[in-house]
Amino acid sequence: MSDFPFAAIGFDLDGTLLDTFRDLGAAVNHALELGGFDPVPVDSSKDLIGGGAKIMLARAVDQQGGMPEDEFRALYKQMLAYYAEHNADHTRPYPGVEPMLDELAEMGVTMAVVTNKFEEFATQVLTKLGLADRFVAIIGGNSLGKGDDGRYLAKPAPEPVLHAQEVCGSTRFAFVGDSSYDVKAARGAGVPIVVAGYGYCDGDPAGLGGDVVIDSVAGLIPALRAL
Ligand SMILES: O=C(O)COP(=O)(O)O
Ligand SMILES: [Mg+2]
Repeated sequence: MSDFPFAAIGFDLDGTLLDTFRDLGAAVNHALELGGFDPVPVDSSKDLIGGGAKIMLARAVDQQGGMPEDEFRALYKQMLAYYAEHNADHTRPYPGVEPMLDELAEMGVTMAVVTNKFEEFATQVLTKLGLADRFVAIIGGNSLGKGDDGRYLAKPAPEPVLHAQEVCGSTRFAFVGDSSYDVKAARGAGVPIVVAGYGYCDGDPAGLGGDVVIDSVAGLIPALRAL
């Protein structure tokens, strides 16, 4: 019997387990180019990640004056089509992710992914990287459908985190994520939240309101033990 304090862990994907910005940035730039906009410098695309692909493109388009809704929708479709073909060209797990997942698995910890990426993309990327089998569930931004307001039940809403906890079957559950969306979702679900300060944090990692900030993947298990 392991003395580890958690029986289940939920993970955000982009900026927490996987370094995805190059492929996401390329998809945004593909769409921007088709729409006649300037590309975003690839490094700055990190600042657009967190709310899912649609918000990412909307932020980039708005920075250049915006565009009518129907044209935006067409461009967004083009971005998704591009990303479907190129979602793991440059995407890789952060250093230390695989040993960390191994160690948790050896302790009998159940793991799930809760991302604002569409479920099919998250599953594809994790499958291509040989990591999909590690998780009992891969919950995407569209997995729970839309709420009464017509929006997807995605982070910062707590439902996907609560759903992950339910699938994992344990109340000894903690969440790990890199953005304010993750912190809000975890807080709403009433679960502890570790902030991956090495990811695409939308603000000072220490100011996001998590329980603890880690600056590398290697810091996660010790941080969880100390919670
Ligand atoms: O694709 C995004 O913008 C966010 O994805 P994440 O929830 O895995 O960070
Ligand atoms: Mg993230």
